[in-house]
Amino acid sequence: MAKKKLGILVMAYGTPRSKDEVEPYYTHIRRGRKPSEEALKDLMDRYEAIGGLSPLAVITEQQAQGLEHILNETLDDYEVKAYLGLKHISPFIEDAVAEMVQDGVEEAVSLVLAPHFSTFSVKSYNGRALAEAERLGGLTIHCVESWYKEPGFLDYWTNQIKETMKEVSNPAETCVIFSAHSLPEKIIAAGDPYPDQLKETADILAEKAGVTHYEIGWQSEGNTPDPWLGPDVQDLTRTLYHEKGYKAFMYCPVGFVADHLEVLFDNDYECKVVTDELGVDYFRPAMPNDNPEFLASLANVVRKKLFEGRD
Ligand SMILES: CC1=C(CCC(=O)O)c2cc3nc(cc4[nH]c(cc5[nH]c(cc1n2)c(C)c5CCC(=O)O)c(CCC(=O)O)c4C)C(CCC(=O)O)=C3C
Ligand SMILES: [Fe+2]
Repeated sequence: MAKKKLGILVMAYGTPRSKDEVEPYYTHIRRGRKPSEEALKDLMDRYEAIGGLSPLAVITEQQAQGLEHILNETLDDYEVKAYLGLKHISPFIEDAVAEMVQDGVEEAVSLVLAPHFSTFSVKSYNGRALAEAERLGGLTIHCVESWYKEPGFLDYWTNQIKETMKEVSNPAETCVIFSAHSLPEKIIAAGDPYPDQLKETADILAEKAGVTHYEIGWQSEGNTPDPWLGPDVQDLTRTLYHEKGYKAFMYCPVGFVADHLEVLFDNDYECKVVTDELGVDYFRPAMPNDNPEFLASLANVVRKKLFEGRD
């Protein structure tokens, strides 16, 4: 019997692939409003500081390909194909859905490459995918909403933290800061589970990795007038240093899954400026990227979603 086609809609934020793409990308993030020359230059400078452009485009591609490969090896009844759908640059989420329909895919699982659910991120990604699928017809998408509790994902970070702790001279005076992308504070009033999911992730990882001192922080907040979730990781570092006298900080940006601007600049540059100023050590475990165990855990998430509610 012919194998049934299964589409994996792998969704991610997206990043410019050339300098020329920075402006349209930023304009899309700003919902069609062009950034000021100053704001554009600021973003260009940040990309410059991490080596010109972000490695994210390549990593996202590797994650999608790796996931497709693992699923093809483990799902005997399906011919699996990954379709990359990006939030702010082509191929957009809608392009990926259209391609699936064109390829005759009738069933798909969607997965956002971010572990925690928020209305700003996962809900909007899945909403766009479902709306396009409905518009075109003939395609059912099973949407994964969050996957931060997937054991392989937690094991990935547990191992990284344990390994990185070996480089720390005094673990008893080290604080681990777990973080995710900040979001406007108003999401809390709307009942968004995002902050609780980050806290739960931190509690589980601290317990599994045997970490005594840990805190939760928010990073990379946007430049808008409304208040954003805090404390910001930089401010938090200063406060903790003054109150507790830690000698080292280990940053675990567990809300992200790849090396990109938010990690390479906001952690490795901006947080490092603070730890240098305070005269304490900076550590940041490696991001999941295309780590095989991490990708295998994403494949588990997809399989569970696919077989949910079936025998
Ligand atoms: C929740 C969330 C995630 C994690 C979940 C997910 O992955 O979806 C995420 C990831 C990312 N965000 C990224 C890049 C940017 N995000 C911006 C701005 C914003 N992000 C927001 C939210 C998120 N962002 C929000 C509410 C804004 C304000 C815009 C507005 O509503 O007005 C801006 C504008 C300038 C600036 O603020 O820096 C840039 C350049 C990159 C790619 C980095 C690279 O290229 O390597 C990645 C992975
Ligand atoms: Fe962002």
